Amino acid sequence: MSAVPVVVLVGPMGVGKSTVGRLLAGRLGAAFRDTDDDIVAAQGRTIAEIFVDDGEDAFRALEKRAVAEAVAGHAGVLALGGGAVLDADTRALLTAQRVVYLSMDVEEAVRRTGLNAARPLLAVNPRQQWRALMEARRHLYEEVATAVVPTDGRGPEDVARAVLDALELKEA
Ligand SMILES: Nc1ncnc2c1ncn2[C@@H]1O[C@H](COP(=O)(O)OP(=O)(O)O)[C@@H](O)[C@H]1O
Ligand SMILES: O=C(O)C1=C[C@@H](OP(=O)(O)O)[C@@H](O)[C@H](O)C1
Ligand SMILES: [Mg+2]
Repeated sequence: MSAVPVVVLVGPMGVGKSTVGRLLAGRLGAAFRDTDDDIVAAQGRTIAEIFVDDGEDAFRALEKRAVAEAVAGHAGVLALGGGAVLDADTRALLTAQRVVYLSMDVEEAVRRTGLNAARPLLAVNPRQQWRALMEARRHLYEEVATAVVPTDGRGPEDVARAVLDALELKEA
């Protein structure tokens, strides 16, 4: 049986897609799914291990499949990895979905991801890397978004509430 997500969360690394997604699902009485978790479970390896062992392109191919499966089969809240929108087919899939772009500025990004080795793309010089990633991706997040929710200076509970408000969704 097919189902579509109640909401799909996109946005840069560390903006809170996974954290807020879990909270949102709790508030909606819906299931939560995260495509990074799906990839890790299927591969039996961490994201960082996949990047190191096989390279980014291999990770993106796994991610593309994981997103397509989740968008087609998950009825709850879905968090994507920050780079999922790089793929044009994925963006096309998202046009039919309710998508929220969680945004933040660079200082907030560095505070949240800092020296977190779990995100290989920000392991070295995180401020500069984050700026470069956003130059390449900001327009892609904006392209797929039904709504944009800024997260600067807001805790995860506040952000979850703002997402519900932006989509005019009611708590369970
Ligand atoms: N609104 C927020 N305010 C402060 N810290 C946050 C917020 N949302 C998430 N975090 C923290 O930032 C880090 C990254 O969150 P995560 O949910 O993994 O982001 P993403 O899935 O977008 O990469 C975690 O340490 C998390 O606890
Ligand atoms: O932005 C990216 O390219 C990535 C974001 C990560 O997910 P989060 O956005 O959940 O951190 C993860 O998929 C991988 O490290 C690559
Ligand atoms: Mg995440």
